[in-house]
Amino acid sequence: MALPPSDEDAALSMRGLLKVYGNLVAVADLSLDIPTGSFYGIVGPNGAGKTTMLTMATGLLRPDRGTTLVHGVDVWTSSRTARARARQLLGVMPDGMRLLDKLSGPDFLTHVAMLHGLDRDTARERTTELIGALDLQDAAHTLIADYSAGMVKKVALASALIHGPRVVVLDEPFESVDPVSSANIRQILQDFARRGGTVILSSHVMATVQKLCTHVAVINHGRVLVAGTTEQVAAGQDLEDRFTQLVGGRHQDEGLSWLGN
Ligand SMILES: Nc1ncnc2c1ncn2[C@@H]1O[C@H](COP(=O)(O)OP(=O)(O)OP(=O)(O)O)[C@@H](O)[C@H]1O
Repeated sequence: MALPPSDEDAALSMRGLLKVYGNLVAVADLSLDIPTGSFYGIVGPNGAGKTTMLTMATGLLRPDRGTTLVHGVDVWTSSRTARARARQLLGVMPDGMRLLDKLSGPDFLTHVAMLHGLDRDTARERTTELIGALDLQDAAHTLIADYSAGMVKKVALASALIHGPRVVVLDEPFESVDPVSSANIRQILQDFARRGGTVILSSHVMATVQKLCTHVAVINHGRVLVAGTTEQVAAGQDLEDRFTQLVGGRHQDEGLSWLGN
C-alpha cells in the first residue's frame, strides 16, 4: 500500500508504523508528521499505543512495518552512519527508562554525553549546567538507585538533552515531578522550541497539554483519531472535554455501590 507523502518540513515523520502482538494490533499503520519547532502533545487513553508508537519512532523498538524520518534521516535504515546521525538528532526519554543506577546523577550524565562523542570537559560542563537547571545539586553525590521517582525522571530528561538534539521525545515528562521542577522543565523545553527545536511529549494531563502544546494528536486503538494545532483539535472546547468526547469510555451508571458503605 502506498504511504502518504511525508511533509519535507517535518522534524519527525512517522510513515505507516505497524506493531502487532499476537492478536493485538498495538499500532495500526500509523502516519503522523510533527512540524519543526512545534511543541507536540500525544494523548490517548491507557493502552492506546502511544508508548509503542514513540519507541518505534525513536529507533528503540523495531516496527513490523513502516519507518520514521527525523529531519529526513531514516531511523530504521540499514546504514550505520545514517542511524548514528538519527541518534544525534534525537533526544529520547522513554517510559520507565532504566538508568545506570549504580552511578550518581552527574557521573551518569557525563557518561551519556561521552557516549554521544562529546569530550570530557564539554560533557562535565553540560552536566553541571543541567544538574543546576533541574535542581539536582543536593543529590549530586547520591547514587541514582537512591533517588526519588521525580529525581530519576529529571536525570532521564537531562540525559535526553545533554548531546544537544534537535528533536526531543519525552514519555510523560511531568509525571512524579514537583510543581516547581515542572515549571523549570517547561521553561527549558519552551526555550528549546523557541530556538527551533521540536518537542514531542505524551501526557495524560490535558490541562498541561492545552497550556503548553502548539499541536496535539489523539491516539486510540493504535490509530490517529485527530491531529492538528491544539486549537483545531480542541474545537472551541476544553481539551479534556473534547478528549472524552473523542475517545468515549465515561461510565454513566453509578456502580460500586458497596464502596464507602
Ligand atoms: N511487549 C508487549 N507485548 C504484548 N503487548 C504489548 C507489549 N507492549 C505493549 N503491548 C500492548 O499494546 C497496547 C499499547 O500499549 P502502549 O504501552 O503503547 O499504550 P500507551 O498508550 O502507552 O498506554 P499508557 O497510557 O497506559 O501508558 C496495549 O494493549 C499493551 O498491552
